[in-house]
Amino acid sequence: MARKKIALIGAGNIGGTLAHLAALKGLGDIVLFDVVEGVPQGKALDLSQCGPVEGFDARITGSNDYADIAGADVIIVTAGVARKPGMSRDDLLGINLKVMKAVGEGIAANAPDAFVICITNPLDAMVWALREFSGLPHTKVVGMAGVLDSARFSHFLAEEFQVSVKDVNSFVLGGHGDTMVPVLEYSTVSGIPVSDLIAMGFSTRERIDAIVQRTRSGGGEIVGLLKTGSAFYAPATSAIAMAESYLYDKKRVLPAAAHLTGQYGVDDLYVGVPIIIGKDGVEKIIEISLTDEAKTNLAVSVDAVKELLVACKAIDGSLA
Ligand SMILES: NC(=O)C1=CN([C@@H]2O[C@H](COP(=O)(O)OP(=O)(O)OC[C@H]3O[C@@H](n4cnc5c(N)ncnc54)[C@H](O)[C@@H]3O)[C@@H](O)[C@H]2O)C=CC1
Ligand SMILES: O=C([O-])CC(=O)C(=O)O
Repeated sequence: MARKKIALIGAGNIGGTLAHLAALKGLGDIVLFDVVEGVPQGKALDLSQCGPVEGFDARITGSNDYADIAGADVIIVTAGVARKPGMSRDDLLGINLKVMKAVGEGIAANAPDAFVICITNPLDAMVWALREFSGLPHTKVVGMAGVLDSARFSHFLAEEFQVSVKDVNSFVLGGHGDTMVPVLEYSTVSGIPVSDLIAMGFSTRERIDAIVQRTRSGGGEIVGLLKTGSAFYAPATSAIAMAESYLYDKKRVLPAAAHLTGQYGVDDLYVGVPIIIGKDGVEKIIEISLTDEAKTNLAVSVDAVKELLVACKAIDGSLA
């Protein structure tokens, strides 16, 4: 069987980490694309030289030419700019929207059959715009945020309960901003609801509320520490989990930004919800029942995403 082809648009911090993980996991041959000359080529050469040590045969190349992504099975987009301390993700909208236009056109012309995972921020608006610019089916374009936000939530919960992170399952829905919605009702430790763990004395409601808040500002916490950019190891790991579910038709149930057409009362917007990812891309959007509080919080988050789309349409008339 021919090897799969993974194209990574953006060869920065996340792009390089994605390439490393994809090679280590043997997902396929890898093309790193970037507008900066030398960077994708240099990273590809460096990563290729891991091969003899790790024993992987993946062909890793760097390119500044979209023609080289032709035939890609999976494309992961991190092209653009990351925030620095003092900025919000939304401050990146103007500059990254232009990048999404170039990337969308490059994908449409060279790899229209790919499954595309967008990571670039502000995520929910950028994945929507990327889909518009590329014209690919909505089921083949998704945004990565929920897997990362849920991983952060699970990490904090595992630390709090002092249990293995493997047994913690949590869901974060909504837009990938400060209004994201960690859903306590669907967060469990080996099936035991968080509310039961609180009742058993593992934690208190106040401490869990603080964890919810820390999860919401989890990206900003890392930006504040790094000072020169934002998180990249966990974001790359999260996108690779989504790519694997598509490539191996795993049908994993993952929270991700998907195009909603009435689900959760939302129409023509990308927002983080649980979806099933398999060989056809987004195979199902799962509509879980929410408490009134979660519904209200989700509505606030959806409104924040809507505002970003208004801004996108004002900047680029072709999106209106
Ligand atoms: N969705 C999520 O959960 C997360 C999103 N992000 C976002 O991911 C994006 C990438 O983050 P990093 O890799 O850390 O940034 P980075 O700055 O290390 O890498 C971005 C790369 O994009 C390249 N680039 C810029 N314009 C381009 C274009 N037109 N075509 C191709 N490449 C282009 C740059 O040359 C650079 O190499 C940022 O927007 C960041 O905010 C970061 C973490 C999590
Ligand atoms: O916070 C940022 O700017 C990057 C990001 O989206 C995250 O790490 O969640």
